[in-house]
Amino acid sequence: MNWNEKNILITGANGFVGSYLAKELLEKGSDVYGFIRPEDMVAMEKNLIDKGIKDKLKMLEGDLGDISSLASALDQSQPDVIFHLAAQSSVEFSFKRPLDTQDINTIGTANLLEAVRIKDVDAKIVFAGSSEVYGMVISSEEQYQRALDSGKTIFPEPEKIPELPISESNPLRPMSPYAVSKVSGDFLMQNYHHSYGLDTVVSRAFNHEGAGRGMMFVTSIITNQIMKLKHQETDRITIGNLNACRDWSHVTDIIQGYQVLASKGRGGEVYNQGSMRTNSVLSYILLGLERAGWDINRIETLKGDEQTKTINNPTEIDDDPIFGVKFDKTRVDQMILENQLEYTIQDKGIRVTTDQGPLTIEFNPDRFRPSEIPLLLCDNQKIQKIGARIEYSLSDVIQDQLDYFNQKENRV
Ligand SMILES: C[C@H]1O[C@H](OP(=O)(O)OP(=O)(O)OC[C@H]2O[C@@H](n3cnc4c(=O)[nH]c(N)nc43)[C@H](O)[C@@H]2O)[C@@H](O)[C@@H](O)C1=O
Repeated sequence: MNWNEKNILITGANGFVGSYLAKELLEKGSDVYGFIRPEDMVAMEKNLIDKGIKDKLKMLEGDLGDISSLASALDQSQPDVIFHLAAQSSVEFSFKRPLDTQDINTIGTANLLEAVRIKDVDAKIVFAGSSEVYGMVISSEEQYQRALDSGKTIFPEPEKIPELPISESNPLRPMSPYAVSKVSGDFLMQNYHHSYGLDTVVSRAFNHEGAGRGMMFVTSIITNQIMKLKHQETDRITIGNLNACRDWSHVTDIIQGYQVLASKGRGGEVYNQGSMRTNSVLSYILLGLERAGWDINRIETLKGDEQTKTINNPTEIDDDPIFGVKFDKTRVDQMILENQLEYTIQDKGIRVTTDQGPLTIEFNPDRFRPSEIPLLLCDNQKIQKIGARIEYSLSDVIQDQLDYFNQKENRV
């Protein structure tokens, strides 16, 4: 698509992803309108200031809960493309505020679609869905049995094990109020295509990170603390569940994918967006420490008894295929993925032996979730076929966040 002089409406243009996308489209010559909640105008303007687009973006005040403000935004922007990114995007927060999450994400998405339908706006609509919709993905017979033994329902039943990498036809087993809200948005988009002919496309993006990522997400929590350690502003890293494995991309790759979907995504279809890698939260910490200058020799659990888990050279990398996919993973990733290693709250934390002495990673029980997706690994072949690419390695993603928090004014 030639973006020059196109009218683009981005809901949540002042958010982490929205501001990256807005900047890029402004550079390509689009007229970019941002649909922004009045209360977020000041609270989130740092994203726009950091990217130098505060005065270039055309701000439209409104609320997804107020359909008349959406209708008015459509009148003013006359969009060729709508990127619907605005959302309550924290899984953790959604457990505390499930109704607000449904209001903003489910009802808000329904309001946008209704406004487009009633106003008969002829725009391509790209929706920020989420890999969270896949939820409980079965990675091994052992994990399946453990889930059953712990009383979890697994519906639909797996047709094959492992269900990895995750393609668009994987079963949806959402595990949080946030995930349910994204299933709703995803199906609303599909339904407005089938029922009313709207040109909707769903992106199911896996985790995407980078400089400016919100402080409630784990990669910012980690890299902020690493830089505080580096600058002697703290003496430990505090964290929740670090067994979780996520498919982490750089936000820049994902916003390229959004543009590919706007140009070439088929109406009514869903497309995964991810890197086809999966790495643990623990690896994110250890690789981050290494990039920040520590050489890591060994890790062991803080609880020092006969159950102490000791792993030498935990960041040693291999790229042997796992689940039929070849990607870089650390020794601890390998062990977690093969069910040979799991940290529990009882372990209390991890002592990291480095060339510069010991470091402490402490578990905070309050950061563990009521239910947790153990593993996400994207099959991105469908979107790659229409031209999307992953350019950034995991190390690039981590480095970008470390550079951001190396600046004192960004540390929290
Ligand atoms: C694709 C999906 O991606 C994101 O959802 P998320 O995966 O929940 O992201 P997160 O960074 O909050 O957690 C990642 C993992 O990290 C674990 N974890 C450990 N310790 C802490 C901790 O202290 N804080 C947090 N937040 N997580 C922690 C946590 O338990 C989880 O396993 C959103 O963009 C969402 O909008 C979206 O669509």
